[in-house]
Amino acid sequence: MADKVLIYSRFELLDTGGKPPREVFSADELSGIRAMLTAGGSPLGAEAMDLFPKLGAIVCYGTGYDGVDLKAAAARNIAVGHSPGANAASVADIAMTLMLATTRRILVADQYVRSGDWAASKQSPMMRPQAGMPGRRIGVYGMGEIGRKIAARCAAFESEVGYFSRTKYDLPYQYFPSLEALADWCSVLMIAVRAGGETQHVVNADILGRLGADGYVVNISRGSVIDERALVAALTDKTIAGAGLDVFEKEPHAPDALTALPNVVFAPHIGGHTLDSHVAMQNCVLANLTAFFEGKPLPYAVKSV
Ligand SMILES: O=CC(=O)O
Repeated sequence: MADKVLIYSRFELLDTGGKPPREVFSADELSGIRAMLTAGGSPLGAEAMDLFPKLGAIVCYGTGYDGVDLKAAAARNIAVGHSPGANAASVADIAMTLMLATTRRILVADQYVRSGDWAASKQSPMMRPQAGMPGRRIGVYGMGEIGRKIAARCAAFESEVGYFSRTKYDLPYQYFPSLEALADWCSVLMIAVRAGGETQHVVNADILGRLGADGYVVNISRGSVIDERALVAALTDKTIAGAGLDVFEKEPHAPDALTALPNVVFAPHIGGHTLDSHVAMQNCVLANLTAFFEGKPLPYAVKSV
């Protein structure tokens, strides 16, 4: 991968290959490490940080940093960096892909063509006409860079767009003061909120129930935002019509009860997986690492640290 080549050429890179560092490196090697490159969703707590006595920077590949214990990092004066906005367009595109694929039942439709059983599609309850995009009420939960790009894309599809986020912005979309109010109003809920303790399981049975029997939920944020059990129940008993999911509570795994359902479209956390967003994320990583080793503040530091 180009990122590894670039990083190897500029820095001495020790790769854990996804294993716990203690299993791969000697105490001597661990004690020499000054910066760590990680995926923001991977758990990185105080205990893990303490394996690296000289650690001065944690650089997340991607926009998320929910796995990093920011308080523990701050307590040790470890800078935390990420790639803000670098993959926003590609994540927003996956949100749209999942929404369209889910609401138009495209995977089910695809099977009718492949099997040659075209006529049967006319009888299938799964293939009954669905609401189209013009005039559809799309609720965006979270108005960061990804939320804004989703909203703009939905507006271009002639949908009505509403949003809920902690802050009300000067935007041409209807603002709702709570997630409950947004869920009562919309028929498709697009989850684009930053994950963390505050948002754990906020999309629960109550919120799903508010979307109604023609409602859909699309999640491109983190699996932790939805209560996955409540989602399985809502999809099974048809409290909602369907879901599009790029993220799961326990990646890399999606529960069997979820994958057995025909009214869900899945992706294996590939929201940011386009060439352009990889290049943009790599540039942020390299800029952060370069600045750190030059003794400068990280240009893409996580703001709340
Ligand atoms: O999951 C992807 C990211 O955090 O950017």
